[in-house]
Amino acid sequence: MRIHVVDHPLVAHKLTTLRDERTDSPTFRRLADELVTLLAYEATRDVRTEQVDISTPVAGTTGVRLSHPRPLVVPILRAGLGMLEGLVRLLPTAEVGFLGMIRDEETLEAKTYATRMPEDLSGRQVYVLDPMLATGGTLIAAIDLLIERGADDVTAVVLLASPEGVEAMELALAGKPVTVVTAAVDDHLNEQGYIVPGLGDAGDRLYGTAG
Ligand SMILES: O=P(O)(O)OC[C@H]1O[C@H](OP(=O)(O)OP(=O)(O)O)[C@H](O)[C@@H]1O
Ligand SMILES: O=c1cc[nH]c(=O)[nH]1
Ligand SMILES: [Mg+2]
Repeated sequence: MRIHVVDHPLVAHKLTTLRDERTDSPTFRRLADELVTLLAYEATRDVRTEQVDISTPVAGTTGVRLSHPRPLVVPILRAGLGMLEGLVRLLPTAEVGFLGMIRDEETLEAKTYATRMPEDLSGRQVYVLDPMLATGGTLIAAIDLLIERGADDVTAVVLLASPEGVEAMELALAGKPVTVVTAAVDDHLNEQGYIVPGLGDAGDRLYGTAG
């Protein structure tokens, strides 16, 4: 597993406003969207392309286009939905699948309540979206499922990670074709499994509801 922490002043600026408890839901949604587009620029660095011959009004030339099969983007509901537009802005022809997952706030175990994506992901590049990598339970279960279905290159785009979550993913996904792209790795997880300093509950802050 590879981890890439995007070091850029605009990323740091937007992340700071996201963290701020005074930021309201509409602003949080807009900033999350902008931040994902910046992260997506890094996350798609290895997107698969093929050579293509075209003619400009002046001359023939060779360029590139995204190869087939097209990448699959999978937001993890609910909070990952707030990252979808920011990513498909850069990959408008990507297919989109959905995973609904919820973490039990007592046991911190992730449960899957919805799966809507192709059964066969053989040879597919997949971008999985979830703002928070806390214990890692959710992303590990999601990525295991994607790899079981045949995905051979998985990039998780997250806004924030904890060191504990990164370590859990490194252990669980050792040797697997997985990259994590994040805006920051924070200090630690607290006893409730929240990232510290973090930004609180991403789903609640995106959608203005609790639970
Ligand atoms: O790394 P983990 O410890 O598994 O925790 C991270 C998960 O918790 C949050 O989702 P939540 O369960 O709150 O669901 P929601 O998106 O519906 O709010 C978050 O969006 C991740 O999916
Ligand atoms: O800090 C955290 C941990 C899990 N889920 C969140 O939304 N925030
Ligand atoms: Mg939540």
